[in-house]
Amino acid sequence: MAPSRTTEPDSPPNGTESPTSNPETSLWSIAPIPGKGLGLIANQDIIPGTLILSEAPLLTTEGVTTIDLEVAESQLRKKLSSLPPSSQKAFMGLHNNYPDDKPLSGIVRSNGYPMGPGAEAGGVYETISRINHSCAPNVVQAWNPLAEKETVFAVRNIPAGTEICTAYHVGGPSSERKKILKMYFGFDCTCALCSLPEEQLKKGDERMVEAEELDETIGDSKKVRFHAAEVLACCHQLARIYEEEGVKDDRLSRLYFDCFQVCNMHGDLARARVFAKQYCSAKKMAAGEDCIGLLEMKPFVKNPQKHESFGVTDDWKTKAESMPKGLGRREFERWLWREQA
Ligand SMILES: C[S@@+](CC[C@H](N)C(=O)[O-])C[C@H]1O[C@@H](n2cnc3c(N)ncnc32)[C@H](O)[C@@H]1O
Repeated sequence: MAPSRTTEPDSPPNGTESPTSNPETSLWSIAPIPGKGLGLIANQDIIPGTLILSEAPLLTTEGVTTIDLEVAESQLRKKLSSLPPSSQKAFMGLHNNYPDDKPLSGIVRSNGYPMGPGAEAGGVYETISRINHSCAPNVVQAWNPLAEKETVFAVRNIPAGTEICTAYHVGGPSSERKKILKMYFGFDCTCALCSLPEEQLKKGDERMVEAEELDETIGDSKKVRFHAAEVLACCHQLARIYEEEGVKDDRLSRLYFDCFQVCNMHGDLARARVFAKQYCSAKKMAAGEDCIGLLEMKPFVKNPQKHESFGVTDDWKTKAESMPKGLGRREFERWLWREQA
């Protein structure tokens, strides 16, 4: 579906955030993307962990009713009128899948924030709202409450000339993802993953369904307490799926956090420390060094036993500093996932 746009911005901005603190570095440009309206294109090769941009919202949907679109429209109009004219213009220039309906809630809905019962508040951004969706995204978005900005970090290598894509919705098989994207965001997903040949799409879908089942087992507190070896094996399988599918968003850091908790709960401080470190690396890549998750977890890399999950049993007891040294990658993995234990 070729999306319709209401207004074109006068001059699309270029990326100026730089991980090397060089304010002249221009990482991206806004350009037309066939079949998707506008989007962001990398101006140069970008490596994982690079801050692509961070931005305060033009307008948030906080305090805007999600139940009655009529009321929402007048609340949005009031919010918009309190903004400086340049921000009003930027907002009105954003993509709108519902131009004939209520224009302001149409823009909000088209730019990622469902309006309906149970919908969460969010923000609409001048530049971030130009990033198109991919089910295999090369960036991850996160809200940084300390900076009061939304951040966008690269999580894959992005060669110059490639489109920068985020995920509006993550996980599940393609049919489910398509349904959600259509229902909440109003478009038919044409991303590279959804456009794969049927056989490959089916394989990926099966892996995503398996991932959801594994995630459920890992979240079962009784199993974590009484069948920890089974849970860690599920974590290992989920880590393999995430590696194969290139999953680098919050699901990956959450998996490492779960691994940390399982090991810590059973007194295995050596592995808990490794998983705490892996959690921090995943968070750093996707949300930066100053994200809350990383700041909160850092102390537990040094002292995993200070975390509340520590020591429910001593079934797997190890000392934090007893991680084996000098192992090759394969042997280290075998140790980490307790394959010979
Ligand atoms: C947040 S806006 C992204 C920027 C937008 N393309 C523009 O021109 O401003 C979301 C809209 O972009 C389009 N879009 C984003 N990702 C897409 C995709 N993977 N396939 C098709 N259309 C997409 C849809 O119309 C969607 O409602």
